[in-house]
Amino acid sequence: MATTDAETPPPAVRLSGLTYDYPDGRRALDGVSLEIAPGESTALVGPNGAGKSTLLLHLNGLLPGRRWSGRRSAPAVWIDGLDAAHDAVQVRRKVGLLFQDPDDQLFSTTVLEDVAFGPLNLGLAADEARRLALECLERVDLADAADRAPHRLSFGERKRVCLAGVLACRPSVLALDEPTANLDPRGRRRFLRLIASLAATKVIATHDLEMVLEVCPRTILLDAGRVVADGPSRRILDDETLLEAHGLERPLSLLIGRRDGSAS
Ligand SMILES: Nc1ncnc2c1ncn2[C@@H]1O[C@H](COP(=O)(O)OP(=O)(O)OP(=O)(O)O)[C@@H](O)[C@H]1O
Repeated sequence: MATTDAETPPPAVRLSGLTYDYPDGRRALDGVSLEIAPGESTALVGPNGAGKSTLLLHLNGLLPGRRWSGRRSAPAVWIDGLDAAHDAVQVRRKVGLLFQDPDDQLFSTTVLEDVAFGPLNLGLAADEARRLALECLERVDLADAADRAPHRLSFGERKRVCLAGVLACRPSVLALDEPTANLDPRGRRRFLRLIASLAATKVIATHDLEMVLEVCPRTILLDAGRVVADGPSRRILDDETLLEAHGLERPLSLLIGRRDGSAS
């Protein structure tokens, strides 16, 4: 169900008044509206509990969000013009979600099986799924781990296996939850290079504000489930008053004036 005409491509992501309460009644998102253009790289930042992960879970329909329209709920999430509630299967195919914790994502006996699971599930033949899985493992420098058990890999390796699994489904939107958390400096750099090289639309929830300056021209600041700022990363991350008001600190490179403003 497209929401715009054929000449104007719809936003890759559109949220309209998205509100979500967890079953225990805790409100995690409170009237979030935003649009992200195809190919854009956008950071979601904010203090712990701001609603970043909850927002990412909505992008591929893992949680049922809503928008109030009188007494009835109405669509609130669209991906490439598709209503995430109505066209859930298609939307899940479009959005690759990288979980914060790789152990929430990995479940197969071998790395190759894990990465091939998505393509197989999408209906690819076994040979083709295997070929694609190996290709994606090569992209994350883990082709030689194909036959290993995921739970025997290091955290950083498991995270890369998860990314390979996401890429193997060829998503048009990548929703990445804390992609650089708990990685060592070399692993972090490697992950950053890889993320920067991907053409998909990226929505990245993170506390790594240096990464935001490198990879995301745009930043959305969430607090208590609401969007409190949305604009060029360099401007938002250099605004000490704004950041302090929401429990964040200016990234070191801006504090010491080392950043040339590449993600401005
Ligand atoms: N499964 C859950 N059940 C109940 N409440 C939850 C659940 N998951 C998250 N919450 C609550 O929803 C709110 C938003 O949480 P969320 O994990 O989306 O925040 P976040 O911005 O990703 O935080 P962090 O930076 O710590 O990862 C918080 O108040 C949190 O306690």
